[in-house]
Amino acid sequence: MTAQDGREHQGLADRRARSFSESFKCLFKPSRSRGASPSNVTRLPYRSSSSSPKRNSEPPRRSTISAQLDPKAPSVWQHTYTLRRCSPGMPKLFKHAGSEASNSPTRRRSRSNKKEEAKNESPGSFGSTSNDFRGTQGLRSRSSSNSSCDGSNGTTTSSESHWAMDSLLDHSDNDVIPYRGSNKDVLNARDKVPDDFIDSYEEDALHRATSYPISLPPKQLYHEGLYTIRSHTDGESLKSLPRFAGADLTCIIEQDGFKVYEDGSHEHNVKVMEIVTKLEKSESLPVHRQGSLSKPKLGIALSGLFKHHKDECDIENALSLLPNENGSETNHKKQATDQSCDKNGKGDSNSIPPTQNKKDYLKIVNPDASLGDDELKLINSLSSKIHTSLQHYLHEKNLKPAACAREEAPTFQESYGHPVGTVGAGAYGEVKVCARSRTDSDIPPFQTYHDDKFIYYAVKELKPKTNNDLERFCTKITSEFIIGHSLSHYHKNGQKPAPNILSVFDILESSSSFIEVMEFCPAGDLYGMLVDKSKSKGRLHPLEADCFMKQLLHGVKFMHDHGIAHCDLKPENILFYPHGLLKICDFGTSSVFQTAWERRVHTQKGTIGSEPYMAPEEFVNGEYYDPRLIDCWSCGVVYVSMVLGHHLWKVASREKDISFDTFCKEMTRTKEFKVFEELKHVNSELAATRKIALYCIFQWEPKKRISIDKLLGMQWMKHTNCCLIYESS
Ligand SMILES: Nc1ncnc2c1ncn2[C@@H]1O[C@H](COP(=O)(O)OP(=O)(O)OP(=O)(O)O)[C@@H](O)[C@H]1O
Repeated sequence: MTAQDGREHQGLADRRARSFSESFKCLFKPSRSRGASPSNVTRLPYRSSSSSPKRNSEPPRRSTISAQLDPKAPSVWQHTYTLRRCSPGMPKLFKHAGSEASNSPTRRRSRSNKKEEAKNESPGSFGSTSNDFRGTQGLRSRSSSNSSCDGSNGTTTSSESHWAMDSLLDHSDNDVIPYRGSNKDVLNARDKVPDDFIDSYEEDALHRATSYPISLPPKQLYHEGLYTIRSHTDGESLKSLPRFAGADLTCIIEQDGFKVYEDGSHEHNVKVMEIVTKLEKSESLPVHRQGSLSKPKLGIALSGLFKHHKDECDIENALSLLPNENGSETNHKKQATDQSCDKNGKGDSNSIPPTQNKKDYLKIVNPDASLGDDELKLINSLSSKIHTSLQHYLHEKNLKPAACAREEAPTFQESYGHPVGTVGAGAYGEVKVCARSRTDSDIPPFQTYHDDKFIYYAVKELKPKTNNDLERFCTKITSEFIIGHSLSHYHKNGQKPAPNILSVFDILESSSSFIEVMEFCPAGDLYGMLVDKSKSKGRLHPLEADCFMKQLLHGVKFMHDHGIAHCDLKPENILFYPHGLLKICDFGTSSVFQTAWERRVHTQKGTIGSEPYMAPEEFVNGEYYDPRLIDCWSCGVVYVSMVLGHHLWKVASREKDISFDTFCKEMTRTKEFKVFEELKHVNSELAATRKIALYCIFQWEPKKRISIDKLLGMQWMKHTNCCLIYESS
């Protein structure tokens, strides 16, 4: 190959990777005009499953808007990120969040004492909109503290210890009323659990618990093998801790199944979907009739009379479009190893490594990136298969599975069982849960939810809608699958996939649609959780929200470390296992800001995501922004939604939303925001450090906003006890 050929190849490959990256920006949903009024927010369909029937009272799920990549690729140099290995937290032994925790012989139950806390409803509180998960929370006026934050370098100019010294640290703080009785009193008062979201508590125990230096996973998960016995940085291992030595621990907080123990550990008990609880009680899977999930329910006698309709999803006979394992092997891994010397500072990244084959015209300069040679090959292979099928679909109104799928590939039914219910609705079809019986050949660890009898998979149907939508549809499903698949199968250098990224296993083709097979999360999404809380006039406990935030940030950090920004982080795209393991899903609008062949981060412009979660720079006409920073903003909005139970604003645009304008004015005038100043927490230090973090996130000038990486390094997150142990914690 001549130098000229090499350059042409390089250009071609760059263009292909870029075009893939660019093209999926404007997919999925049509871009919304900038001037769209917040009241024009598109409403997504409500849940449509029998198990999760439409809830009239649910606020609308948010639609996704897409953005445009910067064609000139202005240089935003990549921050130096090192990939830190997360804990091996795959849910190999997850069980239904049953009564194990509460039945544990080593546990005493919490008997929280009820103390009435005066509730001052704040007139004109933020977020009192139709989009609230619930009504506004009563706000108190309280002493405020001065802060300044220099988000440009992610550090606070007022030290966090200084913050800890302010009035927020005062335990006589009006917002939290300490319980001063004995443990016995706590136990006796169990039936009088306060309905406010911050419980009364035994002050010392709570302080100890929330100041515990080590994040502790739930004990039963540890025993079930989810967590390995590991030494911590301070040399203390889990085994040496009281709760893992079988000590009798007192539960000091209990709220809606969320329990905090005196050693600082906690347990989540997120409600499991009805489909799963029913199946777990039954001995065998229900007899499945093809298309039965799509049929109207007209009663038992009539249901059998319906004939299979062409439009019904024929997923049982779907065939995988993935090449076999041998075929997918490429030199990405090899190159990554070869190039590792660059990372260590040895060797010139611009020179061709000695081991590199002449054919390897693409030089891997960023081996951590998710989009590398393997993915490029897969994109090409999938695109052409999908295109062929769609061309056929154009004429026959039917896909033709067997023609392009591997002959030896097992059918959908053999691999994933059959549908047992519907769990959600997406833009291109339904999300179903499929289950199959476990066999002897199923050897743990499993990468999806399972119980003693069955293994479950989530199956997203992707169906082309109209003929002129086909090109966009093809790119959408290819990008969604490739990004999800590459992130969740990250085994480079023996690394396990990130625990907070939903695994994407397969893409298949049936007679009428494409089918993406994913890990199943039996406790549903954060959106459903918040709606349930709002119905019972409750809210997530701050310690629970903090744990979720830490997991969310670690998941997003993993994506960013691998060159992908999610760009649509919202409660609907955050899923759970019953014990609180959080998974980020839906990579349909994710942005590849850096491929394996690039050192630079690509910026983009335009709106992408769902309005209340979108960052202000997205609404500035023609402005190119770093997609990682919009993820950070969205995480902040998700967190505030968790603890407040409502959004702060409908849209982060001063012209369009008075609430956001008020926020900006307050911040400009006083460098404080009343809502953040008054946000409650059970621990005053966490309250103070959290407040600083929120100010660092909600910087409307992106260059001042903190990065996810630095956010995780802040005191708030460092001192947050999380169900997963991350190496960086
Ligand atoms: N793996 C899963 N396990 C459990 N529930 C899931 C899973 N995947 C999706 N869901 C449910 O289905 C809903 C829709 O899924 P998803 O967001 O992936 O669809 P979509 O077509 O991308 O939707 P959108 O229109 O928001 O982009 C989710 O909000 C969630 O409630």
